[in-house]
Amino acid sequence: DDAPLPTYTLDDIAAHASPTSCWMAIDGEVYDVTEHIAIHPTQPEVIGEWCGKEASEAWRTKGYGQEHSPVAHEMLEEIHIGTLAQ
Ligand code: HEM
Repeated sequence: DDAPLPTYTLDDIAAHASPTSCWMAIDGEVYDVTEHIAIHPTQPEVIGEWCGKEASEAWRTKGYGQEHSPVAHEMLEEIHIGTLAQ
């Protein structure tokens, strides 16, 4: 739907810094990654350490300089919950 998504601050995101409620800011948008941790193809810590944080660079590089695939970008769109406050 076209309803505008809510705006969140970095403090709001920091309140979701655990694997049971994991939000991330990526490129000015906010994502609820909680459900994704269990299906992410790494040890949970690789993604879990970014819960509650600004994770643009981690997302862009996977931690070793390689971009996520187009499929991964589609998955990210599905968990888009808001926009980062300026
Ligand atoms: C922000 C922190 C993240 C880090 C550091 C990270 C890192 C990684 C690493 C190391 C791999 C395995 C190696 C590889 O395939 O190249 C991987 C694969 C993958 N990740 Fe992440 N990831 C993160 C977040 C996410 C999120 C939020 C999603 C989806 C919503 C996601 C989706 C995937 C998918 C689908 C793969 C399989 C390979 C691909 O499609 O690129 N990741 N990620």
